[in-house]
Amino acid sequence: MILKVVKQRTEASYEEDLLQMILEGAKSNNGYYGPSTDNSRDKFIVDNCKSIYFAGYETTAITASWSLMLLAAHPEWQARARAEVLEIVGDSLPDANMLRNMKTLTMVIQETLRLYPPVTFVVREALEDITFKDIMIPKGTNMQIPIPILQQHYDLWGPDAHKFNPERFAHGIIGACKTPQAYMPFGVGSRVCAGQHFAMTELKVILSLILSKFCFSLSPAYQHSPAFRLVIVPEHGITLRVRTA
Ligand code: HEM
Repeated sequence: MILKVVKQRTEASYEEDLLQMILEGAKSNNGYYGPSTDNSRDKFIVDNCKSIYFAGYETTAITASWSLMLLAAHPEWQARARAEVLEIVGDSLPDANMLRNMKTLTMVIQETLRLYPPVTFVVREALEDITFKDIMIPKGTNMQIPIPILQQHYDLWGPDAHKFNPERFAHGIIGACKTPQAYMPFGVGSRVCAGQHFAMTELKVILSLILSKFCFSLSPAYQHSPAFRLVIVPEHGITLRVRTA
């Protein structure tokens, strides 16, 4: 399917988008998959499209779901976020400038990603022997960095570490946490999430559109049960009662 779209693209059009960047990358992929042939080029394109699909779909979708659950459970924050959206967007559709100005909604999403980071671990392999503080880490060791534990540690976040309190992000990540590196829903360093700004934009668009049109509360049928799968999911789904705003 991917290659069918690629064929249409190369024959008929040129767009300034992510697929075009991958196609350009495939031209200069320096034989990463062996000698540069049509096959290695196709493999480069298909593998990159799959990575982006797998990295970008479920993570963002589940964050939108947890955000809605938290806004439903905290009507005061739902009202604050809706008031902000209506003030900024009015009757039009949100544009890039408007999204940038949605401070309350950004705080709500940041707090959602702190409490329910979809990716639970980032993994690194020691490529050589390393001494980290007093710990000797031999070459070849795989290290799993547990994001939810870092993001809800009392010593770093204070006594309300487990509570939903978007206000903590009022002065950004630096204001929210004694060690800002401990906030890492998108990872850190050279392999940080390639789609983090796109994901934040998608989330602001989805949530602002829903907030501007609907009020919602948790259904009595909702059973809170976050489950560690590939991403952190609501085991029994999220059921909301929705009415027009
Ligand atoms: C809320 C949504 C998302 C979350 C929480 C998230 C989280 C992460 C995390 C934790 C990593 C690993 C970083 C590391 O190892 O240090 C990662 C990598 C990555 N993400 Fe995301 N992600 C999200 C959305 C997206 C989207 C929308 C895309 C693309 C459209 C995307 C593309 C990628 C790619 C390509 C990588 C690999 C980067 C590399 O290895 O150089 N992600 N993401």
